[in-house]
Amino acid sequence: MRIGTSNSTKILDSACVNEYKIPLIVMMENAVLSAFKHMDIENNQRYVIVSGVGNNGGDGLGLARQLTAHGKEVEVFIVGKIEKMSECSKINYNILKAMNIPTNIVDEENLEYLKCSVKKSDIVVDCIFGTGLEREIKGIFYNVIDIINQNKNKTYSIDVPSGINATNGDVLGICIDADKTISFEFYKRGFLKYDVKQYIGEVIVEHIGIPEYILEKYDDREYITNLDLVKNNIKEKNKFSFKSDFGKVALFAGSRGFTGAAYISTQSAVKCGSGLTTLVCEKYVQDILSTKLCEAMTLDIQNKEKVKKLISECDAIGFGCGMGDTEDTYTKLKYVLENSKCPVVIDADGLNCLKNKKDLLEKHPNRIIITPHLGEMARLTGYSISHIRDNKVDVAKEFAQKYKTIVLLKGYETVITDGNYTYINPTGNSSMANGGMGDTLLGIITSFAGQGMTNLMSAVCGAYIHGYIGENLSKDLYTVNASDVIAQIPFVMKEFVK
Ligand SMILES: NC(=O)C1=CN([C@@H]2O[C@H](COP(=O)(O)OP(=O)(O)OC[C@H]3O[C@@H](n4cnc5c(N)ncnc54)[C@H](O)[C@@H]3O)[C@@H](O)[C@H]2O)[C@@H](O)CC1
Ligand SMILES: Nc1ncnc2c1ncn2[C@@H]1O[C@H](COP(=O)(O)OP(=O)(O)O)[C@@H](O)[C@H]1O
Ligand SMILES: [K+]
Repeated sequence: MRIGTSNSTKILDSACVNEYKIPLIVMMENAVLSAFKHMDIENNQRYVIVSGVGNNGGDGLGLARQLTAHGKEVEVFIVGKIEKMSECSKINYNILKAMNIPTNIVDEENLEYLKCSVKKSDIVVDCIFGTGLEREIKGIFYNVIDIINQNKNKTYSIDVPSGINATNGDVLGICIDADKTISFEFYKRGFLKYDVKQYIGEVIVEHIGIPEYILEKYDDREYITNLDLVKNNIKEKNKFSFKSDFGKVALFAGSRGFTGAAYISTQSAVKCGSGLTTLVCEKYVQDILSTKLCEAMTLDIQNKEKVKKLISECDAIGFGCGMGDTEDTYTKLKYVLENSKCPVVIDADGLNCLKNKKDLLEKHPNRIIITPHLGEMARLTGYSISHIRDNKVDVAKEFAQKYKTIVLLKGYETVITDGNYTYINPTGNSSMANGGMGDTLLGIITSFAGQGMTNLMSAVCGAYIHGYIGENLSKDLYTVNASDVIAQIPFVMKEFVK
């Protein structure tokens, strides 16, 4: 699914009209018919349409006609100056007039009447503002939205709940509290903001007849990951496959008190299908884990010669889980980067130790994947956690472009970007918010990179599968732990492999 802003909608609009000669009224009618499918006409009879005077309002007027044609009781309210009505809205307005479908122009005098109609209705359809909202909502517009919110049974918003800035998710004074939002072509970027989730309800993104190649040409290269993309990237095991076809990976992880992180990241890579997996750690961690890890090998990190040989031959390396935020961790990371050529996935203390030394990332462009959570990203960038949370796509893209790395910014709707293409992960939930989950993710991504997926796709597919497993398990488990996820990896890989 594509993600877009107000501006991308405008650019697409104008390309369709000017370059491809699709009249706007045609797209509007497609939008009307697409939205109509989601009006739940089987279970509802009374509809109130509240339209503004822009094209979002025009969608509403078209819907009023379609609902009337299907035998529904429809009341139409228009808020705004008729003389300012957009061209296409005017066309739909004139059709309503010619068909004797009454419309009410909202003013201070009939607000009480609007309130009664909203109360009596089964569904209010909100078409006041869409992607064209551009300033604080005041006056009569404010009152209308307030009346709808206070008195509705259900509200369905067309394209955007009126009041939300589609680009950044800011609420401009007041906002419709939608039960469902039927959006067109793009999942609006503003919907990604956590504070906006309470207003958008269920979001449906519908097509309005714009061919795929045009969308591809004008999209912002921002997407919500879909399952087909993941399936297309999972490598088939054919009958001639050998373990070397599935990658040799090394995990640098663990320290005293954090042996679990080493175990989890290593075991995740094993279960994800890596051909050969080695945990590289301090001797005391090795002594604890070598009996617990059956399939993976272990190597004493102080055995310089063997470590050097291993990392020079590796297909991917995972670094940082439970290693401690110390100078020593930084020295080890530097050594690993300077003595290997493969992709390196860095998490946790591997990131913390880079706080004032990000030049190390700059020295190794196009081979690093970093997987910070909000706190780690705050330490790395110097931005506050709340700034990162509210601007997560921009912050991740900026960092990825500057340091030429893949950034996977963890949390609800994890962001994955190489600075050019951006994916939002739709899987996972808060049952996964517990220690060790990030270590599992690192193991999965390292394994995928070692199996030959591109760095970007390793992170995209890793996040998807990790969250998919967690979400499925959470149907039966109150808390999903890392070991629960690890056990499920091979089953889900089997389900997804093409
Ligand atoms: N290609 C597309 O994406 C299509 C989009 N359509 C619809 O068109 C919408 C965009 O239409 P528009 O660009 O006309 O914009 P809107 O309909 O969202 O609103 C613009 C109008 O509201 C006014 N306005 C903005 N902020 C205001 C405020 N705070 N207080 C009072 N008035 C305010 C503007 O001056 C303008 O008159 C989309 O959201 C969608 O619903 C469809 O009709 C057809 C195709
Ligand atoms: N509310 C949530 N919704 C979706 N995924 C979540 C949520 N909370 C945590 N996760 C996922 O769980 C993992 C936690 O990783 P991290 O914060 O690094 O934990 P740890 O360091 O304890 O292993 C991340 O992949 C994150 O995206
Ligand atoms: K709307």
